[in-house]
Amino acid sequence: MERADEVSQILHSFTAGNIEVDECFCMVLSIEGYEKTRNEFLERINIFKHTDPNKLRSLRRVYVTYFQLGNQAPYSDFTDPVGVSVENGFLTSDFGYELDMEMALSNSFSQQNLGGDYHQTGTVNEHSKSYANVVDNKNRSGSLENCKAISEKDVGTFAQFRNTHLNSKVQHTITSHKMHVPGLSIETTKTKNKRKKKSSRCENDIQRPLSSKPVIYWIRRDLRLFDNPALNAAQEEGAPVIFTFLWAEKEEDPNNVVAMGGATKLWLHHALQAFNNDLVEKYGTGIVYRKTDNSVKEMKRLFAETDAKCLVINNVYEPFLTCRDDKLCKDLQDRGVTCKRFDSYLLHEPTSVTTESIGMRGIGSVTHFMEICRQSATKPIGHPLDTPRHLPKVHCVPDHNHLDELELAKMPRRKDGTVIDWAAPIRKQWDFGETGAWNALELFFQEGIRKYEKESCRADNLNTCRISPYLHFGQISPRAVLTQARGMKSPKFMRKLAWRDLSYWLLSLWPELPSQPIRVHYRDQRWSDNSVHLKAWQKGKTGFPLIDAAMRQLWQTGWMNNYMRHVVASFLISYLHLHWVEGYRWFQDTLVDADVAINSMMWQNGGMSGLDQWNFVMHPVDAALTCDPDGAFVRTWCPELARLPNDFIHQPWKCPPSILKRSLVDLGVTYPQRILTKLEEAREQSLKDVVTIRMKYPHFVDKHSGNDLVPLPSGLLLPCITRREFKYKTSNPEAKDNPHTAVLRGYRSRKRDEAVAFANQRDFTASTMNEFVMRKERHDRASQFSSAY
Ligand SMILES: Cc1cc2nc3c(=O)[nH]c(=O)nc-3n(C[C@H](O)[C@H](O)[C@H](O)COP(=O)(O)OP(=O)(O)OC[C@H]3O[C@@H](n4cnc5c(N)ncnc54)[C@H](O)[C@@H]3O)c2cc1C
Repeated sequence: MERADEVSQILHSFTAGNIEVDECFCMVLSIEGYEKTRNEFLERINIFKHTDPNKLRSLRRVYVTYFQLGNQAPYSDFTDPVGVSVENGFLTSDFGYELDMEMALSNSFSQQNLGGDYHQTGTVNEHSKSYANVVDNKNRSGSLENCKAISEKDVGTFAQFRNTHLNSKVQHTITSHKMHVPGLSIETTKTKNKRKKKSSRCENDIQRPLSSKPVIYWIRRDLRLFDNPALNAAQEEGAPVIFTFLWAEKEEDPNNVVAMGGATKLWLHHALQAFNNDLVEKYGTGIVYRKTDNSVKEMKRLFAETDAKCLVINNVYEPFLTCRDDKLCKDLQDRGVTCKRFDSYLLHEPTSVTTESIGMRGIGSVTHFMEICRQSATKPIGHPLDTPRHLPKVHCVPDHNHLDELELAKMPRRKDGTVIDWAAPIRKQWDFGETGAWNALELFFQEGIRKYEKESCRADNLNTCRISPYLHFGQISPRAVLTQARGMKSPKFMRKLAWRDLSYWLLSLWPELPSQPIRVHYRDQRWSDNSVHLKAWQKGKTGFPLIDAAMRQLWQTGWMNNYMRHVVASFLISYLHLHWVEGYRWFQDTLVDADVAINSMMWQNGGMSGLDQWNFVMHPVDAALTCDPDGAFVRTWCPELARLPNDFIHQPWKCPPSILKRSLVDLGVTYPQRILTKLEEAREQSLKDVVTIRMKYPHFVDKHSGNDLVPLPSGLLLPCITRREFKYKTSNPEAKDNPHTAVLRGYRSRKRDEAVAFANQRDFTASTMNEFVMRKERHDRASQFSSAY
């Protein structure tokens, strides 16, 4: 069928009432693409001008919202910048999560940036400087013109990184770089970076100290040379630099939220080691490690010992760490020390994003966050900074601990004294240094990104970039990633960086995010305390192969992909009814990228008490159709099931005894029996539990829209996106006539899968079509139901 015909047919379906307005728009967008839809859609829908002005208006609304035209819309009489679905003035999303993702495209960094800089976060306090300031200052003094010139070539970031970071190495050769993922092995093409001709000494380089009083660079989560504003600021001081790392374990975790679990500590140990090596190689000095109970005191002591005149740091954003840093800087300033703080961990520093602009439209997910960012007029993020070529050495290195004395990677011992080296498989998997981050990103841009938009969910293939631990420890800056990603045409990937910012924004508003529900009334939600279930989930022994494979991968490698994190989280919360905090704590301990802000945001969302309630089903068997259709992932991590045929690999309990025997599987002996059999019942129960809470606290439910009301720290109650299932019949959502419960029941069919596969081939907007297919099914089934009765 011709495209034009397809579009006419879709519009026809819309007029006939078969599809809803947002579906209609998304399908047209999917067929016509961004530009064509933008240019021609309004003209096309003019056919409704006389026949159905209401339909015309609703289509215009979606169009305006999608392209964010506001009052500049071609039809200036339309001044109502409403969301896709408007319920009593609150932006809600029929498509929920996926639509949010899709809608976010219209606000995406790439789109915003077509004509200029990315928005930059504001400053934390008077001592803070933005990236932009740093670049400006450097340009003013003329010291980094050269670097800036390079930086402005957006796509040159890889080269820029290599040239500056690796310039002391004879040759950087990635010969068949391998990602060691058991069951997966991806080889890149050979890339060579020949050493740049050794340049004559750059006039901007500062080799000799201008001042003898040292500057202290306090290293925290910024273990990188490239695009490191604090490091560049240290260079500007023209003084010897003392690289310092303080380890105050209790301080990292005052609220007992497992801020640093075993896996992240292990990562930190190796990342510090790698960073230390880089510093020694580049500047001839390594890190001064100190173990302490109180970093404010320790830092003041170090200043007294060394007579240093200046502190440079890149900010971290956990509220309790920010308070600590504020205190330290104030104390030091009172003693005449200069403190320079930089924002480089996020693209939007939390305090630069105001809550004022939320208004009464409500809050929800990343779409709203990006909108709020735009309205907060944050500053451009500027361009990545090159690595300083030279930094003056200190004559006398202060006392310090050895890295091992920090005991970050200390392994437990058995009674007989032998070491339990649980970290061995993790060490095998990862290159913990800054170069590892760039290699992972490069590999992703060569191989994975092509599949990212449509197949990032695959557990049996590595289609995501696996840079989360590097981003967490600041071994690569989000700005550098974004700069590099610009040319890659993957808005979905770039949006992910906005999710990161969102999580820190939430944490700054709700410091108790890791333990207390944002929707406060959900505090009374009923949870199970079945410790046997919890153990089975943690150890990958639930009897559900997909869940077990993912949990074992997590244990052995410290990582699992985003889709699988959703699957195992749904299982813990919605089927086992275990508290989301249990999941959060386990992830904090076992993930190498464990991040208090991101992890708690995601678990809260899964637990229904977060801002962005999950509105999809992650069925422990059905999900495999999407992420592990042939069972390769399960076979890798549950080798005891490897011989099962594809039909039974995800549900061995359905396997006939003879085949089980032939496959050497003895359920309950070689592989556990399922810990739960009545999945539907369990799922419905978890739904009821939410409804019970909403009924118990009606004053936290908006009467008009049915949305939950969330108290902001300011005391204001704001509506918050709430699943349609909960809103449909607040008192009885599991009612048979609730058209939305089909989603909750995880209904799947071959026809549907074919439809989704077809949709997936179209383009990235397929995710919304996926939702359309689901909705159509629900609609069909509702019609069948009503005709049957
Ligand atoms: C229950 C649950 C817990 C999670 N806990 C963490 C965590 O502790 N630390 C963590 O970094 N990510 C967490 N995530 C988000 C996501 O799963 C990981 O960031 C991602 O799997 C990392 O792999 P990647 O680098 O290949 O990601 P890609 O898909 O390639 O994304 C690139 C980067 O974007 C960021 N990102 C991606 N998804 C998200 C997200 N949903 N929220 C915020 N940032 C995101 C990450 O920094 C990631 O490295 C969690 C997700 C879920 C469902």
